[in-house]
Amino acid sequence: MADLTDYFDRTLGGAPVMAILRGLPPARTVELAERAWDSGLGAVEVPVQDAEGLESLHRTVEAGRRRGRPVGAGTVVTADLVRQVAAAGAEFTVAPGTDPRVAAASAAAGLAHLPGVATASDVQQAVSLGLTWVKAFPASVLGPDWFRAMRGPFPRVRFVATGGIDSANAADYLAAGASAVAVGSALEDLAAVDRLAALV
Ligand SMILES: O=C[C@H](O)COP(=O)(O)O
Repeated sequence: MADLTDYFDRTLGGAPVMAILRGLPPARTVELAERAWDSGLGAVEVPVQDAEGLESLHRTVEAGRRRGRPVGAGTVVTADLVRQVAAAGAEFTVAPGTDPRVAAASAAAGLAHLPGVATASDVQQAVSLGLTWVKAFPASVLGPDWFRAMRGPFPRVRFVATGGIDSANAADYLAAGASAVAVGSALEDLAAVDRLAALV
């Protein structure tokens, strides 16, 4: 099985902004993914909450392959969904919470996994599952001080601040200790993509 321990170090470590392309028609998803890649953003996540999301994932994976860029699947909440997104060519999975079954299914499918966390207990569980990178969600509710506080007990955990992040507040979260930010709805403003790319 592939060694996935440093997957997010490689994809987000040097370019700490991930684009989340949620709930968009497939053609628009690919268009925004291309824009994110053109701007140098580190990773693209396509949530798969419905059939259209899976189709968007398929199409974005194809576009990513043409450019040698990896694509991940978001809102992966069951082991069955892990298998579907692995078949679609996703390289990593993202979940809103920490679920050992989804983590294990991702590892079995050879996919890196980013579990959602919002409490110290969640982080501790992710660490015990052998995961180093986690999605701190919803970041704008947790606030930058949450990230500062978590650095004490979890100095080796890498947090991706997600939820309510935009070009105006992203730098605050990185300064507070987030290792990367993930941006969804704010990407609809194309000028924001360029401002976020300046953080890369
Ligand atoms: O999974 C997280 C969200 O889709 C991203 O939230 P956002 O749209 O507030 O950036």
